[in-house]
Amino acid sequence: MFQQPQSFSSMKKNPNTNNMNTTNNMTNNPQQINYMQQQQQYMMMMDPNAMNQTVTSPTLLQQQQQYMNMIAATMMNQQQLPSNNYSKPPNTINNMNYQLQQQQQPSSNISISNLPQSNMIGSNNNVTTTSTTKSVSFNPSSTNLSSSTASSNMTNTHSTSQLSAQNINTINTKTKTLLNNPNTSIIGNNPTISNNTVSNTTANNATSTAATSASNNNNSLVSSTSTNTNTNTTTTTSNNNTTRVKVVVRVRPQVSEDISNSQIFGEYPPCVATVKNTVILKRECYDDREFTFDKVLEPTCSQDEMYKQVGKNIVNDVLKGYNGTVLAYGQTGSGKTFTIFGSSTDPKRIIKPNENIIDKYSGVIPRCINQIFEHVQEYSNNTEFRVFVSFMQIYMENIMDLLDASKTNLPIREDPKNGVFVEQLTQVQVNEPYEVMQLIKEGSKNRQVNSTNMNKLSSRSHVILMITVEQKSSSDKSVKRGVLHIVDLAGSERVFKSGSEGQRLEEAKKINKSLSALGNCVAALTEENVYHVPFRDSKLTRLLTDSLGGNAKTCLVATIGPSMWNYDESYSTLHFANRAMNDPFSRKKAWNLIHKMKKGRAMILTTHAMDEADYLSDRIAIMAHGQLKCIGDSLSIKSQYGSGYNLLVVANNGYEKQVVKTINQYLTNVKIVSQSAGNFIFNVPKEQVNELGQLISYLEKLTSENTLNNNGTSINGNTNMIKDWGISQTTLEEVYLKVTQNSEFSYKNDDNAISMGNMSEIAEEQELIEHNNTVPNVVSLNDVSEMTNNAEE
Ligand SMILES: Nc1ncnc2c1ncn2[C@@H]1O[C@H](COP(=O)(O)OP(=O)(O)OP(=O)(O)O)[C@@H](O)[C@H]1O
Repeated sequence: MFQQPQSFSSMKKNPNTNNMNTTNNMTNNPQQINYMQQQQQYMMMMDPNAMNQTVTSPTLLQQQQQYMNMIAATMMNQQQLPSNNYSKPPNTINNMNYQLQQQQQPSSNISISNLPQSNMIGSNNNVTTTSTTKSVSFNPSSTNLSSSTASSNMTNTHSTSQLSAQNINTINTKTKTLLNNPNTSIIGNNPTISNNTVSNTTANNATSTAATSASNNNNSLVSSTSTNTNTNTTTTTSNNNTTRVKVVVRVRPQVSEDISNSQIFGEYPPCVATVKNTVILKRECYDDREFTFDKVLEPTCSQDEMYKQVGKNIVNDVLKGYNGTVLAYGQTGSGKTFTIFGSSTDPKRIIKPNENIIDKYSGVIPRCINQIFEHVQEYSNNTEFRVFVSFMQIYMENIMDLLDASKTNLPIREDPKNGVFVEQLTQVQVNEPYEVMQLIKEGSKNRQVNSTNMNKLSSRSHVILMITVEQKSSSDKSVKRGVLHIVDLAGSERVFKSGSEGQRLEEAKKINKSLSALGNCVAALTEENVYHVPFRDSKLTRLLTDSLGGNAKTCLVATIGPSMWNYDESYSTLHFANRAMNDPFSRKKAWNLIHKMKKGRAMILTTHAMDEADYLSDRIAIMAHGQLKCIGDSLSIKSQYGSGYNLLVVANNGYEKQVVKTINQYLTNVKIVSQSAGNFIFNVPKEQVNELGQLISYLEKLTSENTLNNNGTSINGNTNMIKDWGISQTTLEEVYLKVTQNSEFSYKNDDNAISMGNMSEIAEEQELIEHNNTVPNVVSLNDVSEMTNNAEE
């Protein structure tokens, strides 16, 4: 039997519950039991130091587990659970994923031993196929709860281009009322109101988090839970047009390098198995790691079959006037170039005019070209076609024209008609496949290729082939224009393994930076409601702005090698691809399931994603450097630590400066948090919120006086300064970053949010509370640890 801890009796009264006294004998006190049954405690713990440390850092694991046990102990105290449960390991998100998948997708819990049809890759199959371990935390289609880590850009907040001007209705003036409510968010001219904003980002370096909940049957509290659920509705403009990137993984067969590496480094059996669309990475003493994708191509997959999965539909879309992109991502030597170019573009091969450019080794590029010209031939009777080709590389963040090597360091520009484009880039009009292949052959000679340890012909640049297809109908003279980008990305290598130093090291850094920017953009695009995609973070993503988002069709082919030697790289490639799979609908489904599950029970959840924390938790605890930093409900910690409001303004082309000037006239202290293609996010500090009203009225007036055309101009012909605007409260990411960056916090007397910085004030308050003998709705770390000690006794 555990004792009522002294500090527990001194906790503050929960204002939402009936007044009741506590006694020392907690377990037998019906009032206390009643209170505990009513009490909702959702906590979230985050410890940036614990990232990926579950295997490598027992100390951190212990610390984390200690905290989890403390919080679990609190919850169990409250729920009258037997004390022996305290020693349970924390209910990590992996466990949660496991439970979810048990319920949602039992078939995805694959262990090799259960699946006789699973294929281990390679001939030297030393990996035991009777592994008892099973990892279920990587199934992207079910939860993505544990895999959405470490988006390195916290301003992934909105694809403002999706704030569609055509949906703009005349605004009704709710602004002032809304602004009086500190929890209000308004987006666009057709504001949706919510008490909470679900952000769309994952936190920078967010690591392990835990949310605990103790739902109950009390009506008032249940309704508060459901309110919380309902009001977490997203307040951003829904990006209905965004279709997720299609993700295909291709496992190449073993090649001579695998065998020679095995000879040098010892026995390296294959570590990759495939089961339908799931890839399983296996390594002795490690859990199997499973990833499910839209399509997994086995080593035996032919180029023709690969193209059907990767390129064919995208080219069909390009021929309908959409933009399309095919990207090959993977470690050096994993088969990107083979997939994109195939062996037909081998410089030694001589292609003659009118010759069929396709053979069984041809990759995506020749097959795309072939498909386009077949279409041209088929429809040339009633359509006038023009096909243009450009070929470029991005090396060390410089764009170079591969069709004219004298053109280096080309700038990227943007104009309203053509969108984003590379200035001065050579564009050649082509009339038959042979011409394109010749251009590619010549251009490839200029490609930056250097030898690294991992691949004798390692490509150190991103190479982009751009094919523009223009079609003019003879009957109605309508014009369609689709642009296809085919990208052979530079190898995502690990520096020490590839022997990089000096210039090679600099290359590797630039490559990794741009690949990480690409990952962030692709991940941001998977969000259901996208505020901002960080296209500007690299030349590559900037260039692909119009080809990744919006209506563009994109396929990412992630290539991996089968050998154990490549285990880490394969894992990181699959992880990258997994981020692109982040399916918002599955995620929402998982969240709803958790909401259902948490009714009537206490739950501790860990997650890396702040939007998830915000959505699922009623009580959030933030940890940094092994210490609990603050605890409270989402809104109160946002108001205490948040940075106010974010004002989003989409400027019409050419009016950017005027927009910034105007905003500054109304609000002197605003800072531009992010700026991209005319989309500005201004941070309005808390102190200036009262002054927002006037500006909002002005913005309302600007956008409501005249009905706007699709491009943001008013119907009377005057160009409006802004296309759209919106405002949202600070996000949990911002809070998290602020709280974890500063270790010193001042404690504020807030019922729902306390920091752990000033324990004396807490103690004072506790004395006061003790005097009142009431029950708090927040607990301090001391309380928790004391409870744990008492419980252990
Ligand atoms: N599916 C495949 N079938 C047969 N051979 C393959 C396959 N994929 C790759 N290879 C072979 O593996 C080797 C490395 O492939 P490739 O050059 O395409 O790698 P890469 O990822 O483009 O490397 P880098 O980034 O360094 O350019 C080549 O010899 C290639 O022919």
